[in-house]
Amino acid sequence: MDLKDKIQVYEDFPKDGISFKDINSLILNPRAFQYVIDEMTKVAKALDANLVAIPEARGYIFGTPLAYLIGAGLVPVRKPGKLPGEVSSVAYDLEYGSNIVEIQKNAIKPGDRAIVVDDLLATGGTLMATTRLIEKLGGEIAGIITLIELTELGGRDLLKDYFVHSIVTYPY
Ligand SMILES: O=P(O)(O)OC[C@H]1O[C@H](OP(=O)(O)OP(=O)(O)O)[C@H](O)[C@@H]1O
Ligand SMILES: Nc1ncnc2[nH]cnc12
Repeated sequence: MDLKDKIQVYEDFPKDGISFKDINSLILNPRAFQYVIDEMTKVAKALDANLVAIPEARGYIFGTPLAYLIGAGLVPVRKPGKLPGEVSSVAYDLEYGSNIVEIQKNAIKPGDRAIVVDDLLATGGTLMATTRLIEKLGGEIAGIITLIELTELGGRDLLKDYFVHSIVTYPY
């Protein structure tokens, strides 16, 4: 299936110079959405994970059906101030800004194996911050799965210690 055909690209959004890959046009198409989840599931099944970690907000879209299909628990990774109880936080930079991600401390136990699922790997800042949160709490990273990878932005190099699988690539 030609997925690029389904991903609408907006130039100069949300800032000048950013070529924004919009997954909303893809998930509107039921066959394309099913195809992506099926492809992610094939890869995820080999990773022997008991958890799927999902960065807010677009990671939720792909990580939730994937967790259901492989029989894993879900760990939301949220923007600051959204999670109750004790949380662990990491600040990070992403392609068009900077942010903080948080995870509930009781979400991860030593020995847990998590797959991190997101829509897009650009600089890798978001995914790296997520892996740090999980590892800080004693979890292991089973792998990282994204729909889109922007290959010239260096995310794969930053995440070189991990298995990283993406389905569609663009240079930037
Ligand atoms: O590899 P990076 O440079 O870190 O960029 C990738 C991240 O940027 C986007 O999230 P964003 O923070 O815009 O949040 P959203 O999902 O809430 O739109 C995207 O969904 C990835 O999580
Ligand atoms: N170029 C891009 N398109 C869509 N989401 C992004 N997140 C970070 N960079 C992005």
